[in-house]
Amino acid sequence: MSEPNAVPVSTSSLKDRLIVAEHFGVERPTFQGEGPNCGRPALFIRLSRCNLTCASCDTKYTWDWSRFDPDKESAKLSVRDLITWAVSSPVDLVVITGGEPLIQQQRLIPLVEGLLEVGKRVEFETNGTLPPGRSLLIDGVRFNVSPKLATFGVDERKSIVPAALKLFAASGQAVFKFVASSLPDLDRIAELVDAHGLAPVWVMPEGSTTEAVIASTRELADAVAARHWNLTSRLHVLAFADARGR
Ligand SMILES: Nc1nc2[nH]cc(C(=O)O)c2c(=O)[nH]1
Ligand code: SF4
Ligand SMILES: [Mg+2]
Repeated sequence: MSEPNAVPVSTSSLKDRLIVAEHFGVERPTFQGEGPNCGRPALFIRLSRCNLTCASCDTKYTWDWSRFDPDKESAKLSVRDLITWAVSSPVDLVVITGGEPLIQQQRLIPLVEGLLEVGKRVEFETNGTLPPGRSLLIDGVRFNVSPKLATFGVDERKSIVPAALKLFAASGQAVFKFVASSLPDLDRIAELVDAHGLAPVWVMPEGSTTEAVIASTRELADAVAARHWNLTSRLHVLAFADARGR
């Protein structure tokens, strides 16, 4: 890994600034709590803003300005500062989440390139509505795509974007991680998987408390196994009680 200040990519792009809600995992180490890398040490950059308004969203401070103040809930940080911050940790996995991170896709390109150049791997948590450009579909980058179901409190005419899903599915760099809370949710997931050719499928039981995660896990586990899908937990909820910044 490079020295902390040996930040590559072009100098002008380093000044690009991203609207960030929070970034964590250096001072207080944590794990990727969801999906294929569940349990692995990870750094998190949570970008502010979303293009959806899910009723069950657990990060409304990234977009719901009727309840939160955008000036208090976000700050503009430069690509250089974020790379320097990430380099200060030996953890090699950087999760870029939100909100919806791909809203800021252009300014993400130098960030992702810089993180890869200093030896990090990058994983996006995205709602799958915004197609990733070729500059982000590069080695060392993976997308955890979470299309949101109507039962999550969103209009599927907005949350299911076939053209974007097709691109993710064809990229070979995406997994499809569906939040589910009931057996009918699994039927809807199966319809979407068939209609859009989505694979591999991960199911994540909904819940922001240990009790809720355990209850939805018990409810869904047999049926997920019967469909030969993958099951993930929400480790940060179990381990850290869903505390912000963990
Ligand atoms: N530990 C931890 N893992 C996570 N995986 C996805 C997260 C998210 O909020 O997108 C998240 C999060 O907020 N914390
Ligand atoms: S897509 Fe994700 S961040 Fe955006 S409103 Fe829905 S749950 Fe929240
Ligand atoms: Mg979360």
